[in-house]
Amino acid sequence: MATPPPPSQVGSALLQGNHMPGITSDAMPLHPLRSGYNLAMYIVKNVLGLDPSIVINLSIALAAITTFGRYIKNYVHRFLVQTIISQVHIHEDDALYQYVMKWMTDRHLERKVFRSVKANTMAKVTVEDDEAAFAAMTKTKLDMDKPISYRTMIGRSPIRFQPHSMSHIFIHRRNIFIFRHGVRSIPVTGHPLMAMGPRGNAFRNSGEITIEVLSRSLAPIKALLEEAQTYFLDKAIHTTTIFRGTGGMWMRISSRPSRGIDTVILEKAKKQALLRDINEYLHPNTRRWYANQGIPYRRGYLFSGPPGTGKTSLTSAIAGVFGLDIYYLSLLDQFVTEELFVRLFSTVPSRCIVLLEDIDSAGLKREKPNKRRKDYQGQQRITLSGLLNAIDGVSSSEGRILVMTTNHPEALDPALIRPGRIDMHVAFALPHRPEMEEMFCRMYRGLTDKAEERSKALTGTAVATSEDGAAEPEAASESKGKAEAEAEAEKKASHIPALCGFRPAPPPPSSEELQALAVAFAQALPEGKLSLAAIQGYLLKHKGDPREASKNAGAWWESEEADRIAKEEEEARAEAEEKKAAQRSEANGKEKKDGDEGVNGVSEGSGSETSDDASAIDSINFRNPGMFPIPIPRTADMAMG
Ligand SMILES: Nc1ncnc2c1ncn2[C@@H]1O[C@H](COP(=O)(O)OP(=O)(O)OP(=O)(O)O)[C@@H](O)[C@H]1O
Repeated sequence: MATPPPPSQVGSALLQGNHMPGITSDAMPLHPLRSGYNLAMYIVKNVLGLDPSIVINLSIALAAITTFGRYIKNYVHRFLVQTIISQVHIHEDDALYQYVMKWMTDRHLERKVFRSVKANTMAKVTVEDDEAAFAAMTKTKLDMDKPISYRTMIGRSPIRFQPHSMSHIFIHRRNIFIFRHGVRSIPVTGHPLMAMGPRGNAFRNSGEITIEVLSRSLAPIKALLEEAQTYFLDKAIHTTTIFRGTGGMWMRISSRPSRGIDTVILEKAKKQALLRDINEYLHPNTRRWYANQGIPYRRGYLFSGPPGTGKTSLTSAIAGVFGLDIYYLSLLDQFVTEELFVRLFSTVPSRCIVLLEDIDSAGLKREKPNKRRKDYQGQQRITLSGLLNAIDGVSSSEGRILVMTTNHPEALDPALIRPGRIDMHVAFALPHRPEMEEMFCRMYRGLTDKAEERSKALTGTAVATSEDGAAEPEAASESKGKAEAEAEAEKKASHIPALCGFRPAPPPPSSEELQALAVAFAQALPEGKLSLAAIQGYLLKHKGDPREASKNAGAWWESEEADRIAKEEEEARAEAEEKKAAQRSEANGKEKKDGDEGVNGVSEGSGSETSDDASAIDSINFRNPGMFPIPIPRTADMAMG
C-alpha cells in the first residue's frame, strides 16, 4: 500500500508547479483553481515570508477547531435549553410578532444596540410623520405663495429601522434574555401572486422571533410579552388595523387613525341602538350566556343603502369605538376559493370585525348549477352555499362581528340574511336637510372653534389687563404679545388650506354665522338626491371658505343635475340602440331558423328565475327599510340568570 507524502512535500511540489505525487494530470483538470492556489502560495511564501506547509496545516487546524467549537456551542445550547433556558418562538403571522418588534425597536434600536438592521421607507405615512415633517419644514423659511415640494421635504417616506437577521442579548427586569430574529421561507398553496420556487411550489418569506431567557420558567418571557403587548396597544389605541384575506391567509394592509363615531352622520336613534347592541354582544357575560344556551357566539349586521352614504365609514367608526381590527374579504377576489374562504373565516381572531363589502355584487343566489347567472360564470369562485358554510359552518370562528354592506338589499338571497346570520339591518338613505347641515358644520367647525378660542384668549388678556390696572403693565403687554404671536401663527396656519388655491384664507365665521351658512347651504340643495360623499367632495373644494361653499351650492347642484340628466339620456340612447340591435339580430336569426327548419319549440324559461327572484324579494320585505334587531338578552338579565 503506498504511503501518502508528508504535507510539506505536497506544498513544495505544488509550488514548483508539479502535480501532487500520486495524482495524474488527468485527475486535476481545474487549472484556474490551481493557478489561484499557486498564486496564494507564492504570496504566503515570498510576500509574507511564511512556510506554506505550516499555513496549510494551521488552516486545517483552525477549520477543525471552528467546526468543533460550533458543535460544542450547539451542544451546550441544546443542553441549556433542556435544563435552564426557556424559549418561545413567534411567527410573523401572529399579532404578537408586531408587538415584540415594536417594543424591541423602540426600546433597543433607539438606543443603538443593534448593528444589523433592516431599513425601509414606509409607503404609508402616518399623521404624526406628516406633522413632524411639516413642523421641521416650517422651521425653515416657507414661501406661502408657492406650492410645497414634497420631493425636497423631509417628510417624503420616513426611513425606519427594524431588527433583522441577528441576535441580541439584553437584561430586562433582572433576567438575561436572548432575542433572535430570522427569516424563513414558508410554502403556501393556492396563491398565484407568490414567488414560485424551482419545483413550481409557491413560497413566501416570513419573519420569526425567538426569545430565550436564562430561567427554568417561562414566566419572565410571559411578562416580557405582556409588556410588549401593552406597550403596542397603548400606542395603537387610536388606530385601526386592517387585514385583507387572500390566498388562504390574512395580510396586514395598514394601520390608520380610528374614525370617530361622531364623524359619521346617521340618525341618532339608529346609531345608539347599533352601538348598544354591539356593546352588549361584546360583553364577556354575553359570551357565557351564548355558551350556556348552546348558541354559536356570532353576530352579523347588514348595512344597506345607496353608494356614498356612510356604510364603510360606520364600520371603521365601530372598529374605533370598540378597539377592534377589521378583516376585509372580497367575494370577487380571484385568488379566494371556497376552501380558502372557509379557512379565512376559521382563522379570524375572536373579537374583530369581518367586513364583506358589496355583498350583492357577486350575485350569489340559491340556484341550480345549470341555472347559474351567466354574468358571474367564470369570474365568481364562491357559491352561496360555500359562503354560508364559511360564515357559520362548524369551523367558523366565534366572537367575531360580521358586517355585510350592500347597495341592493333586495337582491340578496334570503338565506344570506336570515336571523342568526344577520341580526340587525341598518338602512342608510340619501341625506335630508338636517344631515346636510350636519355635514356642513362638521366640515368647518374646526375653523370656527379655533378662531373663537383665539379671540377668547385675546379678550381674556384684555380683561386681565384692565382688572389689574397699571399694576402689572409688563406682564400684560407680555401676554398680549404672546396672544398676538399666537394669532399670527394661526393666521399662517390658516393659509395652509388656501395655499392649494394660492390665495389667503378669509377670516373664519362665528358659530352663529356658520349655522346660518349651513341652513342656507342645505336649502340650496334638494333632499334625497345627493349622497353625503358627493356633498363632502363639493365641500372639500371650498375647504377654507364656508361662505363660498354656501353661496355656490345652488349653482353646483344645477350643474350636477344637468350632468346627471345628460348622462341618463346618453345611457337611455345607448340602451335603446342595444335593444334595437338585439331585436334585429333576433329577427334575422328567427328568419334564418324558419327558413332552415321551420318554427320549432320554445326557449328554456328565464321566466321561472324571475318569479323565483320576485318571491324572494317579497319574503324579505325591504319595502320599509329600517332596523330589525333580533333581541339579545340584556347583560343585567344574564347576570341575574
Ligand atoms: N353618513 C356619513 N357620515 C359621514 N361621512 C360620510 C357619510 N356618508 C358618506 N360619507 C363620506 O363619503 C365618503 C364615502 O363614504 P363610505 O365609503 O362610507 O360610503 P359607502 O356607503 O360605504 O359607499 P359604497 O356603497 O360606495 O361603498 C367617505 O369619505 C365619508 O367620509
